Amino acid sequence: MYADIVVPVARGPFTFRIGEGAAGICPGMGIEVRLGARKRYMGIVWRLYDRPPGFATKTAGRLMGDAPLLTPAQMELWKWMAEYYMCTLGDVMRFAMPAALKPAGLTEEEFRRVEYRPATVRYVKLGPSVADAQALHVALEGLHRAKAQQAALLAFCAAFPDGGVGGGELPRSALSAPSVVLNKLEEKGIFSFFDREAAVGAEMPFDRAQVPLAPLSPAQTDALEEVRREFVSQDCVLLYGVTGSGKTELYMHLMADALARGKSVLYMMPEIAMTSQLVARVRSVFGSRVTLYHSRLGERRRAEIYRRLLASGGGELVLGVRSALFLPLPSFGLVIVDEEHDQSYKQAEPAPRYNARDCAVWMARRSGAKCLLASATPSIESYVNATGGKYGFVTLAERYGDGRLPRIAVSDSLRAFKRGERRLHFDKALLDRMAATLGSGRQVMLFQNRRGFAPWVECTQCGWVAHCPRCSVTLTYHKLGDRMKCHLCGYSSALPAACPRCGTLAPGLMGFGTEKVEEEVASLFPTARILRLDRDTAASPARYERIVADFERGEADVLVGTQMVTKGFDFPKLGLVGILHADNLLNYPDFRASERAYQTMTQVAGRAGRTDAGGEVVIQTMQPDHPVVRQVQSFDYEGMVRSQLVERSAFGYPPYGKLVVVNLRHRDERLLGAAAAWVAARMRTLFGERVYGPHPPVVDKIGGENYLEILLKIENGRSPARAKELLAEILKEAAGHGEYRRVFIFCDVDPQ
Ligand SMILES: Nc1ncnc2c1ncn2[C@@H]1O[C@H](COP(=O)(O)OP(=O)(O)OP(=O)(O)O)[C@@H](O)[C@H]1O
Ligand SMILES: [Zn+2]
Repeated sequence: MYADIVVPVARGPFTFRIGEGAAGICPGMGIEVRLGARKRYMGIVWRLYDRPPGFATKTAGRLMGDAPLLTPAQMELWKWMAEYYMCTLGDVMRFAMPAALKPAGLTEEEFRRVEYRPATVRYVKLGPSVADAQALHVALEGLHRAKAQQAALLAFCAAFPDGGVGGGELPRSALSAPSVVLNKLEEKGIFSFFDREAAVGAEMPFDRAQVPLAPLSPAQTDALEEVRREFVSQDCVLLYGVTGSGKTELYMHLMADALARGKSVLYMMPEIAMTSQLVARVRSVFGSRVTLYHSRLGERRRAEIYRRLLASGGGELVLGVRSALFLPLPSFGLVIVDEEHDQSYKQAEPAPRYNARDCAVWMARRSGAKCLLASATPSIESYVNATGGKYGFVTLAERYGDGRLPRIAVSDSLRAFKRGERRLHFDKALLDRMAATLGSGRQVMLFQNRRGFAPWVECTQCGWVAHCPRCSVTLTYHKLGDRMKCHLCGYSSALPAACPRCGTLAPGLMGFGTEKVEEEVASLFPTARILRLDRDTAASPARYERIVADFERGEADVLVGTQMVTKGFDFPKLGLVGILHADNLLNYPDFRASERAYQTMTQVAGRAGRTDAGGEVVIQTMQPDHPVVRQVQSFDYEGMVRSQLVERSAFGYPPYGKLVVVNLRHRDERLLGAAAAWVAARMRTLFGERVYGPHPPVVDKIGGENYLEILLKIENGRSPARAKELLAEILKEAAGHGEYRRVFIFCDVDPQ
């Protein structure tokens, strides 16, 4: 027999002969194989057949375990992902399976050391010499001189109405007798011991949690009913609910529905860190059914969860980030994708470069489950799918309870500057609102999407700017540590005392990051207690959670932060949100820049005034008349979508077409350029005008490697699958080309 076996490397599947010892082999099982002379992997049996292939094959090693490690649904997902995202099954396997479940190593010992063995618990039952009540009686009598043994046997028997002769089993630890005593009983055939795989996952006793579901407001009830109605005819529904409308409570009802039917539920969120508030809420209702899954869990824990779910019969509730998509979920009934617009659902690097939201939609459709996408700022793609009838569409337009959408004011920073109404990086309009808010004992949140002190260092005399020697970005000056740092590769250097080019002036610290904002707030409001939330202050998840919890408890008055503050927070005392420099968001050279700017500003603004009517937002910008600023100010999501659709249709961008970006990377700029030109020319022979580039991406050098990209637009109505097949042929040619094969080339399908 032969098998195609998927191995967690970028090539394959590989064909192996299956030896004698592999009785019971079937697709989805783990099997030990060797690639090259020495390296051992656990591979996944993908396909079995009898006809020998027309080439020499090696023989696979032992089967690992006696049941498949993948459900048929998982195998289908892997296959679809590899095709759709133009990568290998091995690429998918690398990410889809917890490392502890797929050991690899050079030697047998190394391999076995990492191999996952589930934790076990020792159990005891009656042994061969105690087959019935009569024998038990005899055994007890026989122990009248060995009191400790007799006591242990009696303790065992007491646990069962029939004394245990009917096959009763107890954990060994329940007997609290010393090993010598138990060993003697085993020697006499009175006890026998065995191991059982430890039950994992239950982190909270099931019956301890159970707070009832919250009663819904009339608007929430209507929306919930509408979602349920839409699910009758649609696999996928988009819930467009403004910030603070209480979408989470809706999810809880839907999850309870599915669980009550014995189905399993996957609740996906962009980042687990932002969700401590939410996790606590879900746990309070569903208790020990909730399994958290994210990359910060240890490898062993991930493997345990995987195995437990694989064996489960349904009724599971998994809360996780994008990688939770790869868990086995027998009896899958519902997937919820919270903040569906969020970019972190897309894995940018490395392969598989998948979008977990899109995979969730596919999976639900495939397995007859339901998928709810939800956001206060849906992605344009999802919105178009929903309003076009491809998905169901439900709106929740009002905030829950006393919350009102905040008042948003726009401040023209240039004008403020000209009138002398600007201090440091703060316009008078924002300063006034800050003073009033702090004066009334409420909290302020300030958003600036740059960390560090000064995002660039420039000679004020000759214009020289400090760049990373390895990447095409400026170095950011960090006051803490007094160094200039590259945010891409980690390179750092001291601040030069004089300009390296003209040697005259001391270089100027330009722009402003969160570190500087914090310092300025301290000088403007000397008594305010300030916290900062960015990658520098929240380097570990524990520190992140501390900052959020401290702010939530009111232990600080001002929270300064980057993107990190835009997500999902619910701070009851937050009265004012300030966006310090909206222009950073507006001027990004990408066709999604306006959509993203709208989403980011609306989300961060949405943190204000969630529990009472007093929320306020001030947006500082040099482009107060920019359409996106206007749209954010008037909560005009539809207006934003309409104007973006006009632009996108003119250029054939999604949703009017699909994009595939061919990325090329090499240290040698000349070789890279030649390879890219060659690939682009080959693409043009097939796709003509639909090919754009090669051109350098926004950041075209990282860690000493140069990047070029070629864009392929596939207009609606053309088969993306066919286009990808043709493209894959070209890339195969490139991989076989004498010179260009040295260039690393990959495709990014549906780039974000
Ligand atoms: N039915 C309800 N009963 C009690 N409290 C509710 C209910 N619905 C919502 N809330 C409360 O209202 C607040 C906002 O709800 P939630 O955080 O779910 O909003 P959201 O729609 O997820 O907003 P965002 O998109 O901004 O994250 C929370 O404090 C939540 O506890
Ligand atoms: Zn760098």
